[in-house]
Amino acid sequence: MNRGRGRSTNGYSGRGGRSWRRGGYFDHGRSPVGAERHSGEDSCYYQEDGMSQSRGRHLQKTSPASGSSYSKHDNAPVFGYKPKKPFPDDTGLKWQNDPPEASDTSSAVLKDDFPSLSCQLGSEGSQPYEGRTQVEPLPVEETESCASLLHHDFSRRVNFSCLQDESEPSESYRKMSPQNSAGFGDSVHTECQVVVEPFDICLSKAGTPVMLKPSLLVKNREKRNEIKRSMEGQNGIVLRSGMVLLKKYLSLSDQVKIVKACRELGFGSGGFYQPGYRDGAKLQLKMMCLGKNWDPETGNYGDLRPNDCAVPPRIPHEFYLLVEKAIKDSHALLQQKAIASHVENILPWMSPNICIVNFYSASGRLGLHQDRDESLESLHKRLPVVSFSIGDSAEFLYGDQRDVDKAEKVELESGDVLIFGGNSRHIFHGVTAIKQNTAPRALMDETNLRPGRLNLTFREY
Ligand SMILES: O=C(O)CCC(=O)C(=O)O
Ligand SMILES: [Fe+2]
Repeated sequence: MNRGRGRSTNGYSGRGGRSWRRGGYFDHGRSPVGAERHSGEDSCYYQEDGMSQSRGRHLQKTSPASGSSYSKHDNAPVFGYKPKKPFPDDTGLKWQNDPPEASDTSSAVLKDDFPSLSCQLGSEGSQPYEGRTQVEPLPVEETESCASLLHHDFSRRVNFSCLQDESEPSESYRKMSPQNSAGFGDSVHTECQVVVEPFDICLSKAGTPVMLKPSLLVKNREKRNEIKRSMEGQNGIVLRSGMVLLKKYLSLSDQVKIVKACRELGFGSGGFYQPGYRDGAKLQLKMMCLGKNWDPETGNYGDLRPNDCAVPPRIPHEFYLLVEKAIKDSHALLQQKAIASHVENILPWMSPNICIVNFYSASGRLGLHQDRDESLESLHKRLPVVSFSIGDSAEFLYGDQRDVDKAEKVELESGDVLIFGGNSRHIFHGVTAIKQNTAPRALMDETNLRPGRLNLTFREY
């Protein structure tokens, strides 16, 4: 794997074959901003007084971003949804339509929504990865050529936040016997060494029955909001070419269902874990992969999580439908704005087989990075990433270069769907802050979601 540098002293030149890992945001008792880990090194960077600094190494300053000439923050109604093509339903999971109000009870179980899901409490989890990783910027022009893509190391991806949140359960690492059952001795040893305590994205309220379906209160509120939305028109914004933000797009009851599904899946085998480094530093988020596992250590996608051999849970079918609807409505928005007659040239169609679910605590962060560990074909076609935000709002940065000073900023609120594909597929993006106590009250009441933010990014490998 090429781990050359190709980085200028004052920033990230983004040229040459190179990859370096990026760790994230460490809690050193000061405002955490960024951290980076080089491949094969243990240098974590954090920012202090506005400078991105290596831990005991060199100072970093990012190179200037080239400005974007795309129109921003244009509001326009999004037309209604008509299914275009079916997404694969290989999960067997069902997300039932809401039952009639009369039968709506708070004691209904989530399994009614996802009959084939079963909570696997206490399932043995994973060992920490050495952190989500990040490659040096790959200029867009380079990504256009498959031949050049082949020369890049796509195994490095993101810059994740490192910080331990005391309120969250920590992984307990248990060494297992290095010998396998066949008795080959020390020369053969299992990779599945660590047990992770399950992480519940929802706080349990003592004595309160967990409400597993949206309550009447939420449904009524939802109805009012839907009427309001249909009167106002939905709020879709073209942030730049290939980048669409659908504001408050997910209904409250869909948000509730997503939280509950993620809770259920995240608590079982292959569920949430806190990626970390072997030196003990932890990333400041919990992560779970659906469909395929993304290994932050290598940047590879696979069918198993290598540390604990857990099979990633499948993507619930209802998630596909929501992604499909969001792309469809984004196309309608682009069409309506007469941005293109062939909207799929601007924002290609995508059928996800990967979903990376992040849970950010209040101090969670995610450094500027590109998503580029998907297949060469997917990247070459610039198939979009579709991102759902639920819970507390996030300050989201995006731009053409890894430079926080030059990046555009947008707030992602609960229910927002952000799509970036086409010319924006390779944008740098990240989360600089989670805004506390900004999640919709009804969502919190209904789900008891921990303070923080749930983010789901769908991709097609
Ligand atoms: O949390 C977000 O909004 C972005 C997540 C992201 O960029 C990623 O998971 O790669
Ligand atoms: Fe990303």
